[in-house]
Amino acid sequence: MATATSNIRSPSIILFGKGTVSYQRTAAPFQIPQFPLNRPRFSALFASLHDGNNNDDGGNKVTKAVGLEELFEDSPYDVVSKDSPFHPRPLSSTQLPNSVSAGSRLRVAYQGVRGAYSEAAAEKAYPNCEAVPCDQFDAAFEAVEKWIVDRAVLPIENSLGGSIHRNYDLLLRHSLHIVGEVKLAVRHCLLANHGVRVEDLQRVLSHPQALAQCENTLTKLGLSREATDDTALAAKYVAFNKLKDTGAVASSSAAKIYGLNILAEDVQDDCDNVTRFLMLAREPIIPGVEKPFKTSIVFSLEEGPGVLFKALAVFALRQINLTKIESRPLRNQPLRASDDSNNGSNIHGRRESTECPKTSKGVCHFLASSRELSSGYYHVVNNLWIMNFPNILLTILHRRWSYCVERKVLSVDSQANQKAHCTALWRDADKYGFGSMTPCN
Ligand SMILES: O=C(O)C(=O)C[C@]1(C(=O)O)C=C[C@@H](O)C=C1
Repeated sequence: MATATSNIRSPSIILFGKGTVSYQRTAAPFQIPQFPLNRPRFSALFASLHDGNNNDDGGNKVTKAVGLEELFEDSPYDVVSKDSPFHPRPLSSTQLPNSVSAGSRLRVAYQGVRGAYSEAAAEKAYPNCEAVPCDQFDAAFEAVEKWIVDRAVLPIENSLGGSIHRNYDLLLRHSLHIVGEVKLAVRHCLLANHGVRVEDLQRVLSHPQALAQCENTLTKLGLSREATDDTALAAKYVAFNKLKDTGAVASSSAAKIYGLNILAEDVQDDCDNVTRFLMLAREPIIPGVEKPFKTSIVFSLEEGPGVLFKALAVFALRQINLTKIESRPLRNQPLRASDDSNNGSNIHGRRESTECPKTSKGVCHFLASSRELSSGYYHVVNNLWIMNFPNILLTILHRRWSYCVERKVLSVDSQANQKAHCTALWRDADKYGFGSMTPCN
C-alpha cells in the first residue's frame, strides 16, 4: 500500500508546454477573436480562452471536458492554443507581454487554473474582479509588475500545512507590496470520473499543500500521491484523461468545472483548514498616523550568539505582538558542506548579488551587501501587529532594515505617543544590533 508523496512530471507541464516553446505556440490563438470585446486588453493573451462563460455554474461542463480530451491526444504542447475555449489559460512568466493595464475592472492574478482555491481567494479579496490564472507564482508576481494585472492574491500559509515558502522567497525577489490579506476556509473533496468508486482508486493527484492537508484520510484510503501545480489542475487532468484509477483532491467548484463526481467531501484532516492569502500590489498602502497597521519586516543578521533573540527583544520590549516568524535560507549565502568542519563557527564567504535585482525596494540590495559574516538566513517577522506603528518608524525600517510590507488597520492613538514610541523602538533597535546592519540606500 503506497502512501508516499512523489513529485511526478507535473500535468501542468503536459498541459501548458515547455517554457518559451509554449509562448511561441500561443501566438496563433491571438488571432482568433473569441475573447469578449469588453476585455480587449487581454485579447492577446486569452484570445482562444474566454467565451464570457467564466461564471458558468458548471451544469454543462461534463460535455465540455470530455469533448476537449481529444485535443490533448495529438500534441500535448498544442494544448496551449487549443485549450478550453471556456477557460482562460494560465499565464506563464515567459508569456507576459509588456502591455500596460487599463480599464475599470480590477484584474487579479492567481496561481492555478479555474477552480483553484486561489481563484476563490482572489474573488473574496476583490469581489467582482477579473481573476486571471497564472501557471506559477512567479508569473503572478510578474503580471503585476508588468502591469498586465492590477493585483495578485497568493497563498502564504495554511493552518494545517504551514508556510508556503516559495512565496516568502518571491516576496524578496520582487518589488510588490502586501496591501492586505484574505483567509479562505479550504474544504477539500475527493474527486473522480463518473462511475469510478473509491475502491477503484490507486492514486490521487493534487497540490502538495492539499495532499498534506489530507494526509490522514489519504493514508487510510491507501492511495499513493502525486503532486500537481494546483488542485484544480489535478481535477482537470483526471477529467481530460478519463482516468479510472486516479482521483483528485480539489474543490467542489473544480468538480463542477471539469465534470467530476464528488466521492467524498471534507477530506482534510481538520475541519478548521484555513489558508491565508496575501493581496499584492505595485504600490504600498501609505500608512496614516491615525490608525495602526499590520506589518511584515524582513531582515538578516550577522552570525553570533543570540542575535535573533536580541533582534526580537526589540519588539518584546516595546510590547509589540509578533504572531509569526519565518526564517529562510539566504540564497546568496547558502550553507556549505565544508561548514561542518569548522565546529559551528561562523560561516565565512562573500555574498554575491546574483539573485536580487539592484532596483528592488531596498531589501535585496541590503541582503546582498558585502558583510562577511552572516547567519545564512533571512528572517521574516510576519503578522506583526503593531499598535501605534508610526510613519517615521516605517520609513526608518524601510531604509535600514528592509521593507515593511503588510499593513492593516487596528486602532487609533495620538501622534505624540507614536513618535515617542518610535524613537524608543529605534533606539532599542540600535542597541540590540539592528543598527549595525548595512543601510540599504
Ligand atoms: O491548488 C490550489 O487550488 C491553490 O489555490 C493553492 C493552495 C496552496 O498553495 O496552498 C491554496 C490553498 C490550499 O491550501 C491548497 C493549495
